[in-house]
Amino acid sequence: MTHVKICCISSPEEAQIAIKNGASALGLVGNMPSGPGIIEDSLIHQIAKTVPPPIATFLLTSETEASAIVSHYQKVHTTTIQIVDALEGREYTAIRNALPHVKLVQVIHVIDEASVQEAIEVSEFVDAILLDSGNPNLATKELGGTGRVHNWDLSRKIRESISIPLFLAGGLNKDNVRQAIDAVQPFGIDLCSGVRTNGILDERKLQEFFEAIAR
Ligand SMILES: O=C(O)c1ccccc1N[C@@H]1O[C@H](COP(=O)(O)O)[C@@H](O)[C@H]1O
Repeated sequence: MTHVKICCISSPEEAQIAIKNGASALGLVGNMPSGPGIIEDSLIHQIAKTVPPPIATFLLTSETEASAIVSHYQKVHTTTIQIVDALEGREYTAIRNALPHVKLVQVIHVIDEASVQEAIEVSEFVDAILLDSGNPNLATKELGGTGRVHNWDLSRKIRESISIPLFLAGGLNKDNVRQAIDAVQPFGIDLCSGVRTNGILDERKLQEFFEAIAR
């Protein structure tokens, strides 16, 4: 079974719609340099409180220092932290020591072969890797929510090279998700724009997406 994380959740109502349709995790996007799914930390906290176990809530943070990530988490209290940029000094241990009960997911933006090595190295420190299609090297960083797919051959290579769960994100929708699962065979998939219309979670698109996975 492929787990599904629905990202860019922006209200308790969207959270309930995603859960009702089969999501096992929800993404809540904190402050970012760019992207369509950003909400206030107070709203992230409010939504996270409404989500029952075993559904996971992911705080997406663009902070790059361990202490800032811990501070961000303390405003929202999700089950999981998704770090969407590179962590300075790879100080995962500092986050673990401060927040031993919180799962850590590191995003790797799949750009070229160097992304494979980065994923292998970082996988020693976190609970899961999430592959996305951003570009942290731009003047205004893109750290996700791009609606673009990336090179799934590299994603497959990463999945085969690490021994922790891998989520695949980046431009997934009902028309390409089956091909993506077959190509990469991830633990889970993650999407934002593919199930939205004018920025609002679209239940029909969500249903079609889950039907496409079940095929
Ligand atoms: O959605 C955003 O605003 C966002 C901003 C910065 C980092 C991550 C963001 N969202 C994540 O991006 C993936 C892929 O989005 P898409 O399906 O390509 O639109 C999404 O699942 C979120 O985890």
